[in-house]
Amino acid sequence: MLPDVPEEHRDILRSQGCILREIEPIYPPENQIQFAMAYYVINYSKLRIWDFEEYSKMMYLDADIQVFENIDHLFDEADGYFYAVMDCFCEKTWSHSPQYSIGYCQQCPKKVTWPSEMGSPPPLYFNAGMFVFEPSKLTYESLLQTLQASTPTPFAEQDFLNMFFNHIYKPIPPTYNLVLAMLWRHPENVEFDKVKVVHYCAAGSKPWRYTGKEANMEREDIKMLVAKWWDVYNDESLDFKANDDTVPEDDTFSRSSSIMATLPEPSVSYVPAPSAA
Ligand SMILES: O=c1ccn([C@@H]2O[C@H](COP(=O)(O)OP(=O)(O)O)[C@@H](O)[C@H]2O)c(=O)[nH]1
Ligand SMILES: OC[C@H]1O[C@H](O[C@@H]2[C@@H](O)[C@H](O)[C@@H](O)[C@H](O)[C@@H]2O)[C@H](O)[C@@H](O)[C@H]1O
Ligand SMILES: [Mn+2]
Repeated sequence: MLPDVPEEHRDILRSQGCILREIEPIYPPENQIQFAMAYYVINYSKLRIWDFEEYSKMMYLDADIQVFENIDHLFDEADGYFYAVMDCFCEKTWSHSPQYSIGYCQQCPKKVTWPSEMGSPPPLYFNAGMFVFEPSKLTYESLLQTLQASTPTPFAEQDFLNMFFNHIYKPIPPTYNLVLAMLWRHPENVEFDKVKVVHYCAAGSKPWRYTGKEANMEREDIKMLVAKWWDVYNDESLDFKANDDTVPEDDTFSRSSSIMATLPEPSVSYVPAPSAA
């Protein structure tokens, strides 16, 4: 978590068995870019997770993602790839993009074919709200160095990660990260009953501030998914129970902390940004 997460929130996370790790923000190089959402500038901080070398393989989940069924089997997929679900380009948040301007979406590449005069179609593009990856100091350093030499783009770290991992990206089905807009943009690509992971990223869909007023938010399936999120949140039977053999890992490194202390943090420029939490 970023430094702005309040202590009372950290206590709730710890009480639910979370192992907390505070990270410093990462900002892109100075730029004039208009991010699709102003607060996306803080999302480059996501790159810190490649530094968690005490784990050999991890699954990253946005805080607005809810896992409703076990997905541990994804850890058994072949090593050396970047697994994530393909995104959709049809929402207004993509209005800056050439895809949106011609009505092209990778979810239905035959509906509006990519015109040859615009070169080759964009490579498969993932939503960066959920992915399976392998932490590595080498990759971490390369990510940060490459970032400082890159020009930021509207979808911030999501665009950056797509560029960086394009050569090892492996699409997995939308059941593992249902980007809600898929329900009204590409229902034919969604097996609703098989959905295991829901990503509340559509405008107005964050369950903790849901009003039902924004476009598509009055849909029955959206209302059901928001209610499902609250059911899990309020279900005390799902609360973490620390039994006596649960060794509470401390918040800081358990191993090699002395080594970590000597390794200098890569120098990254910090510019304070508004918290969007
Ligand atoms: O101030 C912030 C804003 C975002 N995030 C993290 O960045 C993720 C991406 O932001 P968000 O989910 O709002 O983007 P969206 O998927 O809605 O585009 C969030 O889920 C959080 O995990 C954070 O830690 N602090
Ligand atoms: O910083 C860029 C963010 O880009 C992505 O969100 C977008 C994307 O899903 C669009 O396709 C939707 O239209 C839009 O609503 C949604 O906000 C990731 O979910 C998030 O983790 C983060 O990487
Ligand atoms: Mn999200």
